[in-house]
Amino acid sequence: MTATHLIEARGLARYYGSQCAVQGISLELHPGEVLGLLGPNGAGKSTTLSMISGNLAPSAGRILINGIDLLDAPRQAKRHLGYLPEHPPLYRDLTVDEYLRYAARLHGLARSEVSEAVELAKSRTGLEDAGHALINILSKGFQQRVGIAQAIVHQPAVVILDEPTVGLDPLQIREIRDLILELSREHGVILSTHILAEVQATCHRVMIINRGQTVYTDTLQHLAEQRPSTALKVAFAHPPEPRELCAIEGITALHSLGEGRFRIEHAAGRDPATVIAERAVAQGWGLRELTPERASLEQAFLNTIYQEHNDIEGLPA
Ligand SMILES: Nc1ncnc2c1ncn2[C@@H]1O[C@H](COP(=O)(O)OP(=O)(O)OP(=O)(O)O)[C@@H](O)[C@H]1O
Repeated sequence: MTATHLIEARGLARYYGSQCAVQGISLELHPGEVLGLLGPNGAGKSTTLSMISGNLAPSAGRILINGIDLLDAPRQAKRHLGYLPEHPPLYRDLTVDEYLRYAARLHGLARSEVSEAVELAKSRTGLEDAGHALINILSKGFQQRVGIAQAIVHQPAVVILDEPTVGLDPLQIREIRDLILELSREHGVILSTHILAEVQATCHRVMIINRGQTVYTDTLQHLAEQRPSTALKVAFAHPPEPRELCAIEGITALHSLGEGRFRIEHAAGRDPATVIAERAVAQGWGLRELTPERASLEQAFLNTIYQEHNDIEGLPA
């Protein structure tokens, strides 16, 4: 464990009976960072977050929270953790104040510390005027704020949020996303989502999980850059016959865009750009443009999931 890691998890696995839900997952969280766990439904996000938050025992692996081993010393380690599960455990018949006071005590705060901690958690989550309201009558967005307030009431180093914006309307989603960014000033944050835009809006780094395994960890920007292009845009002043282009090795499809412009698709790893440039010079086609087409971020994400879907065998679908 180094001082720069709020969370360090290595080789996490979890079986439900004989079914492997998560295998070989390792991750790190640094101070001030929002890490997004991104993946389709059933990928293993909730299972991973439940293990990291100390609510589900891993079948294998090790988790350090702020340097403390979660399995060896769960009480000490959990003091550094706040957790908002996918289905927040809100007591709907309590008022916001009653519930947060209860949560503060559960998190181990002394009676004398509770009032100040609750006021601070409310002010950080925009609940200053909602203390006397019954949780039951609050909007879903405000109930989610209460869920986040209970996760930060003891000022943990790490806040873990499982699908924090599910079921919210667009305005509520924006408010919760702003709140997450605000939280990252004082806490390391891990959140899970199946929505790419959520990661774009809130996360510094992403870990993509599919079928229980990590398929990518880095920034989203790198994801788009790393995916090699399989299409080119070309333009000629004196365009050749399409069949002359189609005859070039590696080209799999040709779309005419008019006025001497074409979109050319090619097999992965068989970029025909050099040959096209050489032919253009030799045949006098008057090459005006030859650029690789970048995959969109969404396409890069889908390619990542799809490629791994074909590659990984023996894990749950
Ligand atoms: N209590 C359980 N018993 C048996 N299988 C489970 C249990 N919880 C999860 N699973 C299975 O483990 C796999 C991972 O589920 P998990 O809920 O972690 O995924 P997820 O990425 O969070 O998905 P979602 O976004 O739908 O919640 C799935 O195949 C799921 O059916």
